[in-house]
Amino acid sequence: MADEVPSLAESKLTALVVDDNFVNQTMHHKLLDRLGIKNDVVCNGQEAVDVHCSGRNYDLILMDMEMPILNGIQATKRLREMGIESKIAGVTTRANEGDKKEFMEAGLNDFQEKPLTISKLLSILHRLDFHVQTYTMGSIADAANKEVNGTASEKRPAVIFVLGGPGSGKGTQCAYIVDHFGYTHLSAGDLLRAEIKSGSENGTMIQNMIKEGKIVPSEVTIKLLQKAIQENGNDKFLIDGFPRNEENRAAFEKVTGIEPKFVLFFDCPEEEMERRLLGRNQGREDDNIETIRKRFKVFLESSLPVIQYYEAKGKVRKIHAAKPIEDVFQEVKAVFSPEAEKVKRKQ
Ligand SMILES: Nc1ncnc2c1ncn2[C@@H]1O[C@H](COP(=O)(O)OP(=O)(O)O)[C@@H](O)[C@H]1O
Ligand SMILES: O=c1ccn([C@@H]2O[C@H](COP(=O)(O)OP(=O)(O)O)[C@@H](O)[C@H]2O)c(=O)[nH]1
Repeated sequence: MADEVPSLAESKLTALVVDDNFVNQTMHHKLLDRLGIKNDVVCNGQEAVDVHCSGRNYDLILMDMEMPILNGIQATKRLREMGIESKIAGVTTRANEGDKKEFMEAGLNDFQEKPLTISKLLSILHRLDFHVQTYTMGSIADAANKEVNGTASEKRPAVIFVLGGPGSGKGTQCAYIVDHFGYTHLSAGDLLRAEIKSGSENGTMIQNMIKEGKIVPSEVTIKLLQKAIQENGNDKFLIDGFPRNEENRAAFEKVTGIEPKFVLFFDCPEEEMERRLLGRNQGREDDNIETIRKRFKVFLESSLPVIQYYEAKGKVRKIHAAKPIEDVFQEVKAVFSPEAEKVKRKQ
């Protein structure tokens, strides 16, 4: 399945950097390079128009606003008048609301404040629906490692991934496992929601993705998980709701060097999960029928392949989750008893 996901490093995505500042030109060029996106650089809006007049076309244009000769707003308007359909992201410093509005109305698809970072660039790509949940492991892993103080590879705890569709009962059962077996529960969703509340620079992006039931870029989630692991004295963790796609999985293993001991998979029919989510009553913005359906689709298309990957390695412990909570836990308990683990390993 991993091979079916297009690699950004091998993708045909192209980009144009339009900026008059040499430092920004270099930085934007390098960030795109790190994601395997071929890119050209021009120094102002007029050059951006000229390069299109010469017949070149790009999937993405990163457009500065204040530039000599033709500024970003004028250049964006001109490109749209020329029928250029590339996705254009305005990347500016301290734009006031008026400028931002004018820039957007000129024909932008997205807007991002400088300085551009790898996280911000990944967010732009996600919002513009470029499929970047892919295999740029080197770059994403490097970025994540560089941006975290110390890596989880300094600490190699035992990790169990807890997976299953939305509402399958992952969080509920994790609480029981914590009580009985001394694990620390790390819910990727809870960490992301806490990040939104903290007012971090990624907050709005995370919030929008959760509202849409989309998967937040690996780099962001992995950083939060690494930090939580590092800050905790325990050496065994339940990671709940992660990895949600193949890219999450491969990036986590690469960045942390941790392979899960096993994967606890809560198997539950959609109708039951839907019923539970609609009755969850935790005030979650994504527990509405429209987003729930999107989350189910993402689960089937992106998360099940992760379970299949671990299944092939004999690491999946499947739990029949459409039963009362206590009954589900009986099955879970059996998985955690050392004897059950020995039997599994011998099979
Ligand atoms: N076995 C079960 N039977 C009925 N309701 C359940 C069961 N397990 C969990 N729930 C309820 O379903 C909702 C979703 O469970 P939760 O553990 O939050 O799921 P997940 O973490 O997989 O999204 C919660 O309101 C929870 O109380
Ligand atoms: O590793 C993760 C975990 C969660 N999410 C986002 O958080 C939402 C809620 O996830 P959570 O695990 O909290 O709840 P579930 O959907 O499993 O009920 C998902 O739909 C995703 O948008 C994500 O992007 N990456």
